[in-house]
Amino acid sequence: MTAPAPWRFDLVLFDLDGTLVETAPEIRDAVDATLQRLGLPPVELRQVEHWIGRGTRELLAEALAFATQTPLAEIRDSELFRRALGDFSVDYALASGTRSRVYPLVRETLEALGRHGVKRAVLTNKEQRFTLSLLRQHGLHGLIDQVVCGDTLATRKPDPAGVAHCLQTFGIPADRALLVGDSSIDVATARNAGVAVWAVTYGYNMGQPIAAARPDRLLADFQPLLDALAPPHQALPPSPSSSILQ
Ligand SMILES: O=C(O)COP(=O)(O)O
Ligand SMILES: [Mg+2]
Repeated sequence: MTAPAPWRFDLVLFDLDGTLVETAPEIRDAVDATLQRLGLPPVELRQVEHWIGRGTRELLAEALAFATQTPLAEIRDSELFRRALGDFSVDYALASGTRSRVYPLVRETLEALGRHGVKRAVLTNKEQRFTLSLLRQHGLHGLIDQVVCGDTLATRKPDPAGVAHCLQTFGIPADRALLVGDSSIDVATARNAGVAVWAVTYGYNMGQPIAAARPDRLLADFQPLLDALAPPHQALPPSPSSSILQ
């Protein structure tokens, strides 16, 4: 077995939906509640999974376009969309934290990064009010050093401004930062910002295999992150022959 490459990152930026937290079930509940108020038919979980990644405003526009069979551009300008946005902010606030779950090893990895002095950021296209409540609902907010949301800056992913913002906050050069995400938007963001990118294969990528986006590394889960941070041979307790008692 080849030894893991030495850890070389001082900052890890994590995407949120589909990377840290499985959110599609409760987003679907919120979308369906809003559609129902408007007398429109519900959508399927798989459709919602394909719409995640560009922020919930865009997701809602997609859902309305689908439910009314109207072109997306027309929906964005419509009174129906304005009404739906108001309803959705209530429905998503109610659904937040009810049926989402933190993926395996996420909490352990955030804790381990913190112990090693590595800065942890969340870089998501989800709007701030929904992001902060989701992080709090799952007790993750204390494990994150900076949160940059879809409406924090003038632009969102794949624009590199969010990455640049975090690099600047911590005074860390781009070659010491890693972005971990689940979508081609995350890969494009990292490429635009000149940082390394690892991608999880379990998340949402608009229905496409993430390998096609060619991240630097594919992760089935966070174990390789933990291993790279503290290679297994370093994590073993001292053997009797190296014990300080001898
Ligand atoms: O689409 C969203 O709301 C957020 O998606 P992201 O956390 O994967 O950027
Ligand atoms: Mg994502």
